[in-house]
Amino acid sequence: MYIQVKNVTKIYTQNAVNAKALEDANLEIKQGEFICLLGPSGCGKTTLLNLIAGFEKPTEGEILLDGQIVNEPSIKYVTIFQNYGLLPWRTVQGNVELGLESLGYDKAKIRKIAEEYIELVGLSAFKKHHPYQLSGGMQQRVAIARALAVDPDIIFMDEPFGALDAMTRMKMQDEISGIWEKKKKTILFVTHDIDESVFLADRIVIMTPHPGKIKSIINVPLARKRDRTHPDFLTIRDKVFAEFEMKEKNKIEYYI
Ligand SMILES: Nc1ncnc2c1ncn2[C@@H]1O[C@H](COP(=O)(O)OP(=O)(O)OP(=O)(O)O)[C@@H](O)[C@H]1O
Repeated sequence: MYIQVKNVTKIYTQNAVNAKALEDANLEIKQGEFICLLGPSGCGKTTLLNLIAGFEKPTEGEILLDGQIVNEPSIKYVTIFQNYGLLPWRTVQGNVELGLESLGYDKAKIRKIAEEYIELVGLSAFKKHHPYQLSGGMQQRVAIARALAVDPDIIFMDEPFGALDAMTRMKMQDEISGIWEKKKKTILFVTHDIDESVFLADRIVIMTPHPGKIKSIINVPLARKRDRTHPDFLTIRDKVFAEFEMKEKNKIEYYI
């Protein structure tokens, strides 16, 4: 699915006060690309995600998916949030089956597809467990399995690993990168973590606030599986730091 964002501005109006969340954004995303939207709080990352997903409408400009203007959300685009969105009373299997149930498949088919994706994320031994019996990383893997199971055209991920500790987070980055290689889904991934974006993205969309804007787009032409300590990785990382004007001598920052 080919995504086009054309001259998109979004202004929220609350109590007669206008807030410009996004100004004149332009972006084209090809089928199967892994795109990271990177920037500090308030730069319009979630707004851009919600506009493309059809949850919000642009104030100016337009968003096209395969040439069609986006008017509303579709079952073919799924979103994975930071807080997983799992139903606590359902097992892992039941949670992964959730999205499939709305597709009208028979029970046996739903079970088979769910099992396939539970295996893909390495949770077959836990399929009868409930979310409270799982770690944060495992819960996020259930959310990923559920999202992939409906065979979506686009996966939106809004800071999905934000609540995880650093080591689990890196493990999840490895996993989502591996899954992306196998499935080649279009992924739009919101993050404020520079290393995460260099590790995951084909292209990093650099965004800046006041008002939210796309400042630049950086290509990451590194083969997967990426080595976070390789000089080529660090060169791109430096380039991203420079975009945020954070590359100064004696100044080390890992987050923006
Ligand atoms: N529904 C809304 N009504 C009014 N203002 C909003 C609304 N949603 C977002 N905004 C404002 O628009 C700007 C961009 O918000 P957005 O959530 O897109 O940024 P973000 O980059 O995703 O930030 P964060 O990393 O903190 O989630 C912010 O100033 C925010 O306060």
